[in-house]
Amino acid sequence: MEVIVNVAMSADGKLATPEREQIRISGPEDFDRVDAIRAEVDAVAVGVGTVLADDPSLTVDDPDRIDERRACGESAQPTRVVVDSRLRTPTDAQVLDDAADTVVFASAAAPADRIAAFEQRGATVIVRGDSRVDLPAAVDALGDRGVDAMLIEGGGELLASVFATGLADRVSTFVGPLLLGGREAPTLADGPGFDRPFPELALDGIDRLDDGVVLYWSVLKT
Ligand SMILES: NC(=O)C1=CN([C@@H]2O[C@H](COP(=O)(O)OP(=O)(O)OC[C@H]3O[C@@H](n4cnc5c(N)ncnc54)[C@H](O)[C@@H]3O)[C@@H](O)[C@H]2O)C=CC1
Ligand SMILES: Nc1nc(O)c(N)c(N[C@@H]2O[C@H](COP(=O)(O)O)[C@@H](O)[C@H]2O)n1
Repeated sequence: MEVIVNVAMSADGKLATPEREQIRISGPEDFDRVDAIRAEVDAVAVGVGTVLADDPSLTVDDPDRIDERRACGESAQPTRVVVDSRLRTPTDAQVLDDAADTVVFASAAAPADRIAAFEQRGATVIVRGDSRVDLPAAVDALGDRGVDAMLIEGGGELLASVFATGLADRVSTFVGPLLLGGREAPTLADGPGFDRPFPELALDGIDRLDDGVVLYWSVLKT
């Protein structure tokens, strides 16, 4: 399984405000770049914190890219994936609409009535892990469902676990022309901090886009 991470961050490395307010960091060129990555992968994932803060759609927007997926015999949209230990995703969230298939990973701590409510909305709920979602097991479960490549878009707590478990292969970071500030603001890797050795990256390329830059990284496997 290839795991790609993408985020937009301010020049001081923040993904949003300390209050989790979504701020436009990039612009149309970068949104189009991300739409192209979504169109290339089999699944697009976020943590429940991102669903609660942003209510993202996680779909491909460009009709030509959707047609191209269909022409290749793929589903029109990649599968949407939410990592949500206790199933806190609101049942009217966009990720549970009928625009694409959705898989929600929960832990054994998720209430049974929430599982039923999600399944009623058409989502597939898969339990992996005791109190928190076991990410390597979740990625294996996606592989069993035919997912060969996935994009993980955030937020900071989920991505910290993705890096800590060595799941990420490639990272792209758009760095935009503003400062968001705040020690409680989410970053590319929040959580408790990493055990040594720290995850290491190799810089593969740089592009100027909108009013910022995109940095392309590979994650070194030790
Ligand atoms: N600028 C950007 O590109 C993006 C920004 N964001 C921002 O990130 C913020 C949300 O980030 P966070 O609050 O950190 O939430 P998050 O989206 O990282 O979700 C974290 C939650 O996932 C669940 N989870 C279950 N198993 C887990 C595991 N093994 N490891 C980690 N989490 C696990 C937990 O309930 C945890 O609270 C929002 O403000 C959003 O706007 C999110 C995506 C992209
Ligand atoms: N805050 C912010 N600024 C940008 O410039 C971004 N590109 C993002 N990206 C994240 O992508 C999600 C949007 O998803 P949909 O287009 O609704 O599918 C959302 O979670 C943003 O946090 N964010």
